Amino acid sequence: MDSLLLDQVRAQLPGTLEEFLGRLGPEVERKVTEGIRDAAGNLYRGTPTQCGMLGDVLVDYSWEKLNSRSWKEVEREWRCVYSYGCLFKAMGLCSSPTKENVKEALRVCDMGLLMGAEVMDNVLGRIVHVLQGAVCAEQRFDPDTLSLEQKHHGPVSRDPRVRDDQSVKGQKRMRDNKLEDDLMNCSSSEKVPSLLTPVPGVDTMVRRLHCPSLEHFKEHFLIPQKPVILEGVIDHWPCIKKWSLDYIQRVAGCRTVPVELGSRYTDAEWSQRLMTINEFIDKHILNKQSNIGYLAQHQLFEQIPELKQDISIPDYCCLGEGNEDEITINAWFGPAGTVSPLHQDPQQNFLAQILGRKHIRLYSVDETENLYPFESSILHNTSQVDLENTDLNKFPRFSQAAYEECILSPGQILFIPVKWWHFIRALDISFSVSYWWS
Ligand SMILES: O=C(O)CCC(=O)C(=O)O
Ligand SMILES: [Fe+2]
Repeated sequence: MDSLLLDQVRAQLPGTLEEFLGRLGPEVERKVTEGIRDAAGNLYRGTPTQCGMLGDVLVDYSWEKLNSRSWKEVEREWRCVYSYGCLFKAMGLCSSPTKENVKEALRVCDMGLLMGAEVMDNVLGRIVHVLQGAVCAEQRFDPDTLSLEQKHHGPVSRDPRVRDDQSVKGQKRMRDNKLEDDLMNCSSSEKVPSLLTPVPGVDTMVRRLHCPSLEHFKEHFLIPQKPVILEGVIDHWPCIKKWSLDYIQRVAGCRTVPVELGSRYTDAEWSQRLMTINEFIDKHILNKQSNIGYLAQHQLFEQIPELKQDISIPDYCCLGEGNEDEITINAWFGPAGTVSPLHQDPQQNFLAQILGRKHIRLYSVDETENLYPFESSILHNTSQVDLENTDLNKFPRFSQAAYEECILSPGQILFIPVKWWHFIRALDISFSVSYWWS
């Protein structure tokens, strides 16, 4: 790593200390504001090591605040402090730009992007872009890269499944070793001739259409709220041809992302961890022995704009009342066997399948009574029924619930109407992109 890199990183900051300080918000405790000023002063006076040390203190201090209450109660100011701390810490690391330090600086900036709030017009995003060029270029997908020691980090306390006060998704993950057995016990096992590729019956199959017009989609599916698979709509998206494990590693392998580990929610071991995409692919996609890990419901395309260029927003979203920038785009990337238990979401959804196939079961919102949602407010959008191990003694009405199902394949988009219940199991290594829109 050379001083050119440091210059490129420095170029992302304002030219003078006065300009830098001009952007600070003074809402937090005085000693914290002073810490930020001090760190900035050191940065601009040419003592970046001290800047880095103060950054460390700010990160630790604000991390406590971020973790001291539920995520939605954390004030934005503390998330800003965390971002500033990450910025200063990264600048300290970049001042002695060894390979390890630059990798660590990239991780620190990603932590700021994931857990902090945007500061200085996304300065962390710009710095990451510079660092990523240097780090990812060296980490092409090969066996040596995969065994690189990557720093492991503790559980993420932020709950990324919380969307708003009303919408907490209590999805939990099912363990690998139970999957085959459980599918055997599935209430509809007679409809599942092959464990790996369930075949939906003709009477329950989700309809498929090739590039319907906006009017047709609106009249026949959006207004009556009926699911449908749209084909031929995303064939031209670059991701369809470009995305492979190799490509994802090349573009994003060194980036830190949240990964769900485990298991069903009755399992106390279900957790989330932060790790690089390289580590995720190594441990959870290529190494079949390990626990199921799922890069689930993560706004990856906000974090990694390079990948956003490979996707688009389905035209049909314009039929909604909201603006395009209100659409939530999530990535769902994982091995075969990831399970999203039966749940509902508060918005319309286009689930675009890019890599691999998924088995999806859908129940209309009218079936809610028969699906036994949890009573707790936190899990009210999740069914108590385990679709792969149905207990009809406990949930007798479940057998009456009508459903539709499909195997969603690459290049297809599934329209899931608002609040329609969905259960999803990946049959292959899979990458889906969901669009929640209104
Ligand atoms: O693909 C999955 O595992 C879950 C997707 C989902 O629940 C959604 O897009 O709302
Ligand atoms: Fe969902």
